[in-house]
Amino acid sequence: DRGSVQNLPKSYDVEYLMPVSLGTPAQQLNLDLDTGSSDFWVFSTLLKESMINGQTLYDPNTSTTSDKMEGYTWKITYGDESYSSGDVYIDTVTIGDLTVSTQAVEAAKVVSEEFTADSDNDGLVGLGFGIINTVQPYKQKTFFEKAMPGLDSPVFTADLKAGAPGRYNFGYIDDDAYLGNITYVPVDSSDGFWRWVSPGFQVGSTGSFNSTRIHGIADTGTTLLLLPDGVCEAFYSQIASAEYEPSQGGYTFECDDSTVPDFYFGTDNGQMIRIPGSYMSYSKTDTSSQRCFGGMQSDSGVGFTIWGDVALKAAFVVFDQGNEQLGWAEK
Ligand SMILES: O=C(NNC1=NCCC1)c1ccc(Br)cc1
Repeated sequence: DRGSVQNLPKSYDVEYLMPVSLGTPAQQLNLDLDTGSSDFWVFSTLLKESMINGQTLYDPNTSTTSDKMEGYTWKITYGDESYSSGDVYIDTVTIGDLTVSTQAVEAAKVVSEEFTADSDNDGLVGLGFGIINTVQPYKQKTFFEKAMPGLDSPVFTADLKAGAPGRYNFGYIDDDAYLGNITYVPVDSSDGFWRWVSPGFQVGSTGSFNSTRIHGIADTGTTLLLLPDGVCEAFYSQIASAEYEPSQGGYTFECDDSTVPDFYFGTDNGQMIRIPGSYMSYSKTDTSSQRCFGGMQSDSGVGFTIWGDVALKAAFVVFDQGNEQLGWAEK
């Protein structure tokens, strides 16, 4: 079996949403595929009015195929301090013509203000490893773990694009979606994340390669690229107008600064992925000034590097759960 679904970036590529069908008759919601977490949760009719702001709600009571998991609850907090919690139902879920008939659907009763404010986002499909699913008393499998046994190949792929629709594929690799070869690197899933080691980086096409092992996770649910301080300094030192602005919470530079270099990160045996300098202008810091918040920021508060959307949209990425490895290709 296999599946394929288009993903759509929100403004500034802050997140990517995909249509998902839940229940019978089908209720279509727009969800955020997040490889940095492992809960499948949705805005639901169980929420208080004050927490809803235009989102589409999953109503388990009108689905003829939903079953409430009595006594089961969930509560999750994300790296950006956003959170949600609620009850659990079993129901049928279809993503891109791939159906899981008994998915644990976590129906939200409480969501934090960040989720309430994001009116286009109806919930998350966590595609990290099930070990970090938050459902109590017994953790639940992710959508991919439920689908995996029936798939042609135990992989899903992420093709995120800058300011354009991309695609998530399940169960197969589309050889027309990338250039050259896919380079695979081993993944350590013991903390539930797609964690891997990059051998180093290079700033600009004429820069030298810096051999320094960078431990990090591939996280479609995080917008930016969060790297060690030394890497950020090496990058921003090449941008004439760049400075670290604590008041803005990170590195900024003049949006029209023509000296913004490309950034390359190593995957394995000499392969590098090139992130165009244009991906590093994340957003205007405020209406008046012409300064932009950098797409690369420090990972100092987090503990390890996060290869978020700014990096992932430069590559074709294979999340190979069957072999616990990540595949990287240019596109
Ligand atoms: O929460 C994380 N990723 N997903 C999402 N962020 C915001 C909403 C969804 C996350 C995961 C691991 C580390 Br380390 C830091 C952050």
